[in-house]
Amino acid sequence: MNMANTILIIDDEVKLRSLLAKMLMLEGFEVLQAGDGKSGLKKLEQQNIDIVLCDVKLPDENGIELSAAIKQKYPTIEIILMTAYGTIPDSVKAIKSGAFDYITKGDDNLKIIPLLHRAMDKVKLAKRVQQLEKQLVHKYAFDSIIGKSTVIQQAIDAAKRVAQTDATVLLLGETGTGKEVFAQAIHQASKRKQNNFVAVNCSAFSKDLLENELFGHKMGAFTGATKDAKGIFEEANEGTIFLDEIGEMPIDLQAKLLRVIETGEFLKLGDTVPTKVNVRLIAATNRDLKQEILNGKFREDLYYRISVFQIQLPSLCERLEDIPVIAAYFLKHFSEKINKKIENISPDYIQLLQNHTWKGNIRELKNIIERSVILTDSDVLQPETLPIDFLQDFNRDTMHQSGIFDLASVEKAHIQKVLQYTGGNKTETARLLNIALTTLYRKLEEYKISVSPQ
Ligand SMILES: Nc1ncnc2c1ncn2[C@@H]1O[C@H](COP(=O)(O)OP(=O)(O)OP(=O)(O)O)[C@@H](O)[C@H]1O
Repeated sequence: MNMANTILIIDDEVKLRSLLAKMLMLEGFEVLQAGDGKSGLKKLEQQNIDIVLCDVKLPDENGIELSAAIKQKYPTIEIILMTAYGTIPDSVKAIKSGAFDYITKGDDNLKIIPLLHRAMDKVKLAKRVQQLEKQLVHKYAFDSIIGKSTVIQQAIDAAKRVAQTDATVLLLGETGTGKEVFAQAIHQASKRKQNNFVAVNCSAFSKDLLENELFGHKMGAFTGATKDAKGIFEEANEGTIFLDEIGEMPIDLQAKLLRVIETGEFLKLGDTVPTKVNVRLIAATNRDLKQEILNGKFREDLYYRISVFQIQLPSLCERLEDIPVIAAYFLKHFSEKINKKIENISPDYIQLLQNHTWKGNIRELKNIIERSVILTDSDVLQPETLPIDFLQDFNRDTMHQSGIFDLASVEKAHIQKVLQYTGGNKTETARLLNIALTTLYRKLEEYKISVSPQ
């Protein structure tokens, strides 16, 4: 049975219930029926129901209380209550109980169909939001952080532990090592996950703009401030704020940041009354903050406040063993995205990735795989789809592996070439090489060159 658009009618008046059921079926809905609250709840457990049409007066309980209970257990279900007398107090209570709407029994037959369609639209929207939220949670969960190496696993383990707390976290690592990915995962695994995660890159703004971005302003605070504006700290209230490149924050703004961390309060530009927030802070940097303190660019007190729990993210070069699985992950991602069936990566290709110096870390690797996927026409990623600098490495490596640079191999190859030219005639070969015949014999022995008898 197609369970889309399913309505459950809970009413003890059999005649009215079946009449209503018939009408709704004609309209294309699937209809289930129950005579009291208890059997209604049972149906809800057994079936996928979108909307409940419920009488206010049921033999075993009050429909208003029942709808509150249903809404709590099944938040995406919409409920329409049916009042027999259309009494105002009942209808007010109905809406307060979380019902979508109410109708007066018998009087509102014309209203009911459009009302059900509207409720159904709301149900569909809620289901879609639920589905997207699930996808988002998965995208940003720790599971999405690829890598089995000890170094990355240690970082994941530390991040999972600190996620449960409200502690400030400092993520350290080169560009593209996944600092923002970690910050998102910590937020998703924390008790703040229902609230906002807001990220800001401190290097992307001038001092004044950054202050405005972080703390917002009051109307009239500066020319062009035509209305009050919230800053990121307010947007992230009850949630998490991620300050990327914190080492780039101008020093006088650092004092203001320290104050929010310590007191939860800040002053908006142009305001005299402090704003209070409850925000968890995750900061990141690829700079050596201790050195920045010595250079007078970073406040020592702020450093000690934010560096209580540090997590060092490994560079890609420190975890070469993870490259095959990360590459496979991005291959799947990009080939699905552009609808190509590329399922494998050649061992040479992997070897080249592992030989490369990854200054841009995972971000660079991701871009390289995307490029290769675009350029590949077969079902295997091959070295020739890599940028030229990788291939130069490749040629150098293959030449190196084949020993092409060592003098002995060149001599051996040359003797073989002349032997081939003379058809295996050793005397002639020695003459052409300008060496004694005995020397040639010694070299043939040394290089294990066999000459087929003529
Ligand atoms: N472990 C991982 N698994 C899968 N993808 C990852 C992982 N780490 C990072 N990425 C991807 O790599 C890219 C860079 O990650 P991210 O922006 O988190 O790095 P970052 O360290 O914050 O960089 P920057 O310092 O430049 O801001 C993103 O596209 C992200 O999705």
